[in-house]
Parts: sequence; C-alpha cells; structure tokens
Amino acid sequence: MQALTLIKIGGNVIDDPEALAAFLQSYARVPGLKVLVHGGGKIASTIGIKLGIAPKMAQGRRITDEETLDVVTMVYAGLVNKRIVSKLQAEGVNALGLTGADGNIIPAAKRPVKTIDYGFAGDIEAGQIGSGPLSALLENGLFPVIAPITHDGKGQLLNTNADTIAAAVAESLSSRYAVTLVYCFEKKGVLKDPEDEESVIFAINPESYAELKEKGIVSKGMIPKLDNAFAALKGGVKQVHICRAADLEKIMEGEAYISTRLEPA
Ligand SMILES: Nc1ncnc2c1ncn2[C@@H]1O[C@H](COP(=O)(O)OP(=O)(O)O)[C@@H](O)[C@H]1O
Ligand SMILES: CC(=O)N[C@@H](CCC(=O)OP(=O)(O)O)C(=O)O
Repeated sequence: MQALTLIKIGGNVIDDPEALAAFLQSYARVPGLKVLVHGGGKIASTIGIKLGIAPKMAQGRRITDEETLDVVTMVYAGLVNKRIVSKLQAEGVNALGLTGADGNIIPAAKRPVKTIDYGFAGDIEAGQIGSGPLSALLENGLFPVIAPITHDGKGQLLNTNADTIAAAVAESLSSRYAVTLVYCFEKKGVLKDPEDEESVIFAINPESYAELKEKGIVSKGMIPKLDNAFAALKGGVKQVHICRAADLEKIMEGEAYISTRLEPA
C-alpha cells in the first residue's frame, strides 16, 4: 500500500503568521502523498467578535447559529483556506482548497438537539466519506487542503470540528493507503501539566487515556482531538502523532520522545 500523510493544523498556529509560514514550509517538505486539514477556530472567534457575534463553545465545540455559520464559512472556506493554498503554491505545492461540500467529500448531518443545541454543527457518520474524489486529486498531482465546513446534501452548509474531519478523512483514505495521521498544534504533545511544556506524555493507549480524562489532565479542545484520534486508529489508520507544528519534520523523520504517539488497545 502506498503511504499517505494526513496532517491537521490547529487554530492557534494559523493565528500566528510566523508560525504558520514556518509550518507550511515544513509541510511542503513532507514527502509523498499528503492531505492537509485546517482549523481556524481562533480567527473565527476574533472576526465574529469584531462583527458583534460572540463565540459560544460547549465541550470544545462551537455552538453555530445562523449568523455564526456565515462567519465560519467566510473564515474557514474563504480567508484561512485561500491563505494556506496561496502560501503552499508559493512553496511549490500544487494545493487545491476544498470544503466538505466540494466533490461531496464530507457529507454530514445536523447534530440532533439533546441537552445542548449546537445549531448548524455537522456530525459525520461512520463510513460516509468517499475517498474516491480525494484519491483522484492526489493521483493527478494535486494536494487537497480541507476546510472544516461540511454539508447535508440538501443545500445546508454545516460547521464540523476540524479534528473530527481529520480523523474521518484519514480513516476513509486508509482503505486505499497506509495512512499516518499527525495532529499539529502549538504544544509539544499531550502534556501531564498543560502549563509545563516539558511534561510531554510520549505514548497513550485507550486505557491510559481514560485515566487522563478522569483525572482532568486532558481537557477542553484536547478531548475531541484524542477521542477522534483513537477512533481513527481503530478504523485502520496506521499511526497517530500529536505534536508541535514546529516539530513536524522531525516527527516525519522518525524522531521519538519529542511528541505524543497513540497506541492501539
Ligand atoms: N493535557 C493537555 N496537554 C496539552 N494541551 C491541553 C491538555 N489539556 C487541555 N489542553 C488544551 O487543549 C488545547 C488544544 O486544543 P484546541 O485549542 O482545540 O487545539 P487545536 O486548535 O489545535 O485543535 C491546548 O492549547 C490546551 O490549552
Ligand atoms: C463545530 C466546531 O466546533 N467547529 C470548529 C471548526 C474549526 C476548528 O475545529 O478549528 P480548530 O482546529 O482551530 O479548533 C469551530 O468552529 O471552532
């Protein structure tokens, strides 16, 4: 099976122009087939506030009312996606920006209202992603850059967590490729003490993850990241790393003990 690297870049790095430029230079040097999924939550919140739309989050997910959906669509599918694509083009990568609606790559369903109404937040159903359009692009020398906007197939755009998209796309591509999934963000990995950058936990398995969650060591945005990452590993993805964006090249070269690696059960 041919190798493919799926990298997710988080909103705090995207919000820092120097860190983003350095990350995209590293991304350009990742060899072989690759797909980039980006977030942008921080910029969406900042722009929303400027427009008088305060961000509302619950359990690491954005509550997406109609006007928030307009903001996130403009920010993720427009500003952030096109900035990344143009910078990758400048690095010699023939990047092609997409949302989940383009080529119907990520069909989703509006999250049903239970205790919290998340509005136009989209959930991806297992097995719903078709890897065909993405592999057609890859096989024609194009490198997909995916924004965290999906659709319900009936004309409604939806906002889907970028960590979830990365895991679901990685899982779907793993039927055709040997996929390595790398979550890049601003910290060195999953930390024992989120305030201590040197307290990286080098390996986590489902059992130790349950313990970390119970003790509150893993919280906020780290929970959807790890929940999704373990699901991807179970679904056929070969390796999952959680690392600092600035360490991407070292991770790709196989350097250990600088980031967190997930282990199957
Ligand atoms: N144990 C932990 N180790 C590292 N970060 C943690 C941990 N627990 C919670 N976090 C928080 O999770 C954040 C990453 O999640 P999130 O902001 O959603 O990232 P991204 O935008 O990359 O998806 C970190 O910035 C940190 O504040
Ligand atoms: C439904 C939902 O929560 N969607 C996310 C999508 C962006 C995202 O995940 O961005 P980061 O990776 O930068 O956090 C949001 O709007 O914040």
